[in-house]
Amino acid sequence: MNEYNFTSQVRTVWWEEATDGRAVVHMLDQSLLPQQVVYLQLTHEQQVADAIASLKVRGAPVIGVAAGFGMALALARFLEERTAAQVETTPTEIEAHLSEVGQLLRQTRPTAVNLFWAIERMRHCAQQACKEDASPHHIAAMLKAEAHAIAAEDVQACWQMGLYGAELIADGDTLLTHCNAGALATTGIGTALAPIYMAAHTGKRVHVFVDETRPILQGARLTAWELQQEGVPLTLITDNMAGYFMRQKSIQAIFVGADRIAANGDVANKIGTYSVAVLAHVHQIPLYVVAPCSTIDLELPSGEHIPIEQRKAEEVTTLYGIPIAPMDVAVANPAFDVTPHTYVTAIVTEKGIIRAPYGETLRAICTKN
Ligand SMILES: CSC[C@@H](O)[C@@H](O)C(=O)COP(=O)(O)O
Repeated sequence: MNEYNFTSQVRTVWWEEATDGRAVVHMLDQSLLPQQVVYLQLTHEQQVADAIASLKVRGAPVIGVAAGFGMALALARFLEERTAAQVETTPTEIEAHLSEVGQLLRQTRPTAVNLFWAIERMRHCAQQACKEDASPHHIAAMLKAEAHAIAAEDVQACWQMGLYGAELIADGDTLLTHCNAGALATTGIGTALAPIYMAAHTGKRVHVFVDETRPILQGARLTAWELQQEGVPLTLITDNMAGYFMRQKSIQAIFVGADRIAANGDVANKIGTYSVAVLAHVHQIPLYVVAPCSTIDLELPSGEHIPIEQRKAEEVTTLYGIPIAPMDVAVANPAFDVTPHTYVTAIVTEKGIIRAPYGETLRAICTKN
């Protein structure tokens, strides 16, 4: 599909049948990076749900892909158990099972809309197959194909976002990114990092400032790691240094991803993105949000309706399990914030670059599957 030589060969989530034919979802455990590169082999949907909730797999697009494979795995496993027990399975039972699995996966993380989008897409696929009177094993095969399609479309979308977004990068630019919106957050070359990779590999000299991204350091652990693997020059900074470098005129543009974009262009992304956006606005630095259409939630009129995940206090009070704050201190830990569309210079999707006013264009080009 593309000639881009992605040297690091990052693989986040994929499906592979074991030698005995059993379905297995393979997953890179991102919670251990960069110290350890460990791949998990998941054989139960509960393991997929736990992996999403505990950020072993994280980043909006790949959460959607993991949910798709999780649903396909759940049906394959269910049918295996039924066959072993010599019990026939009806389409109604399949739909009921997938509805339960959908509920399980929905409860993992509330903000990234790709999760809900993928679950609905998988359920819709099963409903269609059930209506057509397909056999249980045929329905399972269709679900597996649908999960693969979600992953393949993500690869393609990343590539397109890379092509479009690279137009916004000039030779010699120094860019800033927050959190990890790279290959690790997708099954392709990333969202916010895709234009950077594309620009670098077409000969533009780029340098990336990477916010460490407290509390759990997706920038320091993941973005720095994958940029280094790809040979893209970077400087790691703490989050509170971003303003200093913007004021020094060291940064020409900011590229971030998104977990959910409301119909008016308001963007939910990793906590701290809003602060970066306000600073960028003050310093007149363009802020580009790079996200596939599966991240756009046309049902929400504005960002204030986006559910914000609140995570546990230990993420703030400890670092790698070591306490850094007084015992029993009160803590707030919202995992995402919302950047108003007025601070967003453009939204780069796989269908093109969108500029304000966002509402109509987003609706026109991002009709859901
Ligand atoms: C292409 S990923 C875009 C976003 O999902 C990313 O910027 C982000 O906020 C990820 O948060 P995380 O909590 O690590 O899942």
